[in-house]
Amino acid sequence: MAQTSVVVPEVGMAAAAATACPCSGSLVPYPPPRAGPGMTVRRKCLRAAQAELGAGLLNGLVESMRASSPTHARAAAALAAGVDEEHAAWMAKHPSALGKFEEIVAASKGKQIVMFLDYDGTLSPIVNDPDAAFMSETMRMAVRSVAKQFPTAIVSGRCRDKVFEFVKLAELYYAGSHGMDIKGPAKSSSGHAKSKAKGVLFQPASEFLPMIEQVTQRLIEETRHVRGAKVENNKFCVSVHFRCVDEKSWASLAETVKGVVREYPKLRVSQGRMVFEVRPSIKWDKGKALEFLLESLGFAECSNVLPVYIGDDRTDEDAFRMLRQRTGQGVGILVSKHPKETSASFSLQEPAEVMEFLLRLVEWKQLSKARLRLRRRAADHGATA
Ligand SMILES: O=P(O)(O)OC[C@H]1O[C@H](O[C@H]2O[C@H](CO)[C@@H](O)[C@H](O)[C@H]2O)[C@H](O)[C@@H](O)[C@@H]1O
Repeated sequence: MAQTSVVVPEVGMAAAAATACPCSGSLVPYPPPRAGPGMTVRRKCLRAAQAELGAGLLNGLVESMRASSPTHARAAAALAAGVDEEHAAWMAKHPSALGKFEEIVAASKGKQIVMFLDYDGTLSPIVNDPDAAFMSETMRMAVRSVAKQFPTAIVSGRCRDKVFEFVKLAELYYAGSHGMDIKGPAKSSSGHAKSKAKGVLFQPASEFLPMIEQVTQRLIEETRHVRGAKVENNKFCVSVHFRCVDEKSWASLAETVKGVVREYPKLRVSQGRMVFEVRPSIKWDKGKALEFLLESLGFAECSNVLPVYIGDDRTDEDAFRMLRQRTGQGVGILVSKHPKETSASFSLQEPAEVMEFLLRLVEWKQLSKARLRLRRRAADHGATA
């Protein structure tokens, strides 16, 4: 799956701008001027790029935006159109992690499970207002219980502080801004967290902070007129939401976002669920964050660890791919009701199933520990009898 590739047709936009604009070539250097005549030039630049973007390209772009987060209505229409065969074939390739639970835990024999959890769409349901994506208290309890048994990290596109405000569990690792802001737990619950990586803080994109501030302001200015568009500053990256934007305005919104980002050659755009993600073009993503956290926990290149990553979004594919590279040493679980191209091995339908999976893991671990204690006691008894 071309998950990390830029979904918005990049070449067409760049080519259009390069031929038509006075600021073509190197585009607008960083830092770009924030007001004055430069702004008019950029707007002209944007309009010229828009004018040259072909209709075919626009259709492809809107299709990709539509596919980024299928609605219930679309899913129902797909079912009615008889694509359940496709769904069955997809499920055969990516079976339910609940159905394959025994297989998954069997793979962890002799290994330390490390849990990686995405936030939006995985622990919390997808809602229209990003500021209202609360997780339920029962989900919080499930995550807390998991963290008592296994080192656990939240890996999110959100700013780390914001995702912490939603999750509110100090015993977890947090990797915000798509893994570009990693922090170890403030308090430890599992023995592992106590000894390893507690004080870790890693921010590979810190030099981009002023640029992200600027691009956020530019995006707010340029999208102000688009009803329903929302710009969210996620510290080391920015999200431009179009979930509440009329579909008719999607193409022009995409062009606007691309136009602004073109002024910052060190940034790139990718697409998540009804959202454009603007972020530094550094070689760092959720997959690298996963690797970094494993290393911090003392599991670099280890065969005695089983990372389990659960996520629903395109950016989670970087982590799924990373797990695939660690042959036989990871479990990628995609949260989706609909067939999607993915590098994950298993699937869960929705956050409710994620919670069930987490609780089963906790139960299984507690049982295994109890069995081990019994066996040890029996062995001790045998030795003294
Ligand atoms: O990596 P994640 O934790 O999944 O974060 C990815 C983005 O999630 C949020 O947006 C998504 O959820 C919103 C609330 O349900 C929804 O309104 C939006 O359409 C989704 O794209 C978050 O707001 C973004 O900043 C994250 O980058």
